Amino acid sequence: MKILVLNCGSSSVKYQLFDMQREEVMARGLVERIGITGSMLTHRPAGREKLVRETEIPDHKVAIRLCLEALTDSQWGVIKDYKEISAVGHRIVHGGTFPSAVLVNDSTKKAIAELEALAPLHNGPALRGIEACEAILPGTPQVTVFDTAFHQSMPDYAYTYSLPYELCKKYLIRRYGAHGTSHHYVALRAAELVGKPLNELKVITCHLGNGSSITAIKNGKSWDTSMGFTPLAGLTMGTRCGDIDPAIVTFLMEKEGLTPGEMDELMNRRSGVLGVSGLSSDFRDIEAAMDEGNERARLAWDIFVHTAKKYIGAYTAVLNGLDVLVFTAGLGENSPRAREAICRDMDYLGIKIDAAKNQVRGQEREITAPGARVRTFVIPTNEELMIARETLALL
Ligand SMILES: Nc1ncnc2c1ncn2[C@@H]1O[C@H](COP(=O)(O)OP(=O)(O)O)[C@@H](O)[C@H]1O
Ligand SMILES: CC(=O)OP(=O)(O)O
Ligand SMILES: [Mg+2]
Repeated sequence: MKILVLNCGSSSVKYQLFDMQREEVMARGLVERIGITGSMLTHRPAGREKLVRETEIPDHKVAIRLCLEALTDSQWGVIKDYKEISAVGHRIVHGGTFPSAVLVNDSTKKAIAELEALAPLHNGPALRGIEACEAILPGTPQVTVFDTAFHQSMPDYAYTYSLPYELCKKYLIRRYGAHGTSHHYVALRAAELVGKPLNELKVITCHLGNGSSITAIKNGKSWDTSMGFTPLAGLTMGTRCGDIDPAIVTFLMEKEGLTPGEMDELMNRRSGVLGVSGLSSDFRDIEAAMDEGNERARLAWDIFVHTAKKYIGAYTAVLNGLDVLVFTAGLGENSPRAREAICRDMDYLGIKIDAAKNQVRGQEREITAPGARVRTFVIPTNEELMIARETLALL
């Protein structure tokens, strides 16, 4: 049975086609830097050379079409007909209080659309993915797997905001978190590498990409996470502001005469590393600009590193200690510099990484320095595999 998984990130679309008999990857691929110069599509049929197309990819709709076309490409494709695909699994960032994956039907689509306001960079693109698959694979079952589901285990004091209680109940305002599938996957993998059950470990997982979040995991469950009601909260991100004083919102709206929609756009698409640097949302561009002495790129980077450090410190306190620290996602997997900067001067918490081992990109490796109390790992995430398994389980 072949299962296709589509993962619409804020700056990327990732896909994997699995043969579920042995969980083999038939092809995988990635469109990255969507909407910025030098966007690219990488398609990797299993066991073959990769095909790279560098082209302007303006939005997720075009990106999704390119991904689907790559699968049946006459030279590089791995299937002749889309009918060979038995089911499609989709990553949905905001699933509200959905506790687990569900089959796509009209009411699921309506729920995802209603949550679009809470994940403006994600739920819309994911819906475009569902629609594209409905068009080319009519009648094929589709499943949605929610980023928010893993975080449904948080204790009430971690997910409740100190606003008027009745208003929070009325509008379902609470911390939902995101990247849950990824945090869960890398935490399980870290436990395997350590050789202990996850529920016996205190773990902090750092998913650092265009969207970034950090999660504290205790007793095998999400205990707290940096994203909130929406994926705008927490760390400084590619284009998102992360945590700011909430008073700035009304202040700026008043001063600049902004509507709620315009303010939302400012915080989601024009802030973060892009907003501070004035240069790019992509950390590769930021690292290159810093090397050339660009002061605002340096500032954006330092803010990012500083907020990541604060969450690791706070979550170590919440967990009453730390056994395992994990780095994953675009930046977390590929940037030795980011990991080095975040872990620097954290030895009082037991975190110390080895400079030579840390020179790793996109591969699983323990990077703990000799004698450090906390074991630190780089673990490439695999949201697609988790989604494929959940899709199969629902069929
Ligand atoms: N080799 C690299 N060095 C530094 N940063 C990288 C590297 N590869 C990817 N990144 C960064 O990772 C981010 C994209 O992360 P990713 O998790 O793929 O994105 P998304 O949030 O869209 O899912 C970009 O900011 C990119 O600059
Ligand atoms: C929730 C989120 O920000 O996802 P991504 O990092 O894939 O954009
Ligand atoms: Mg992502």
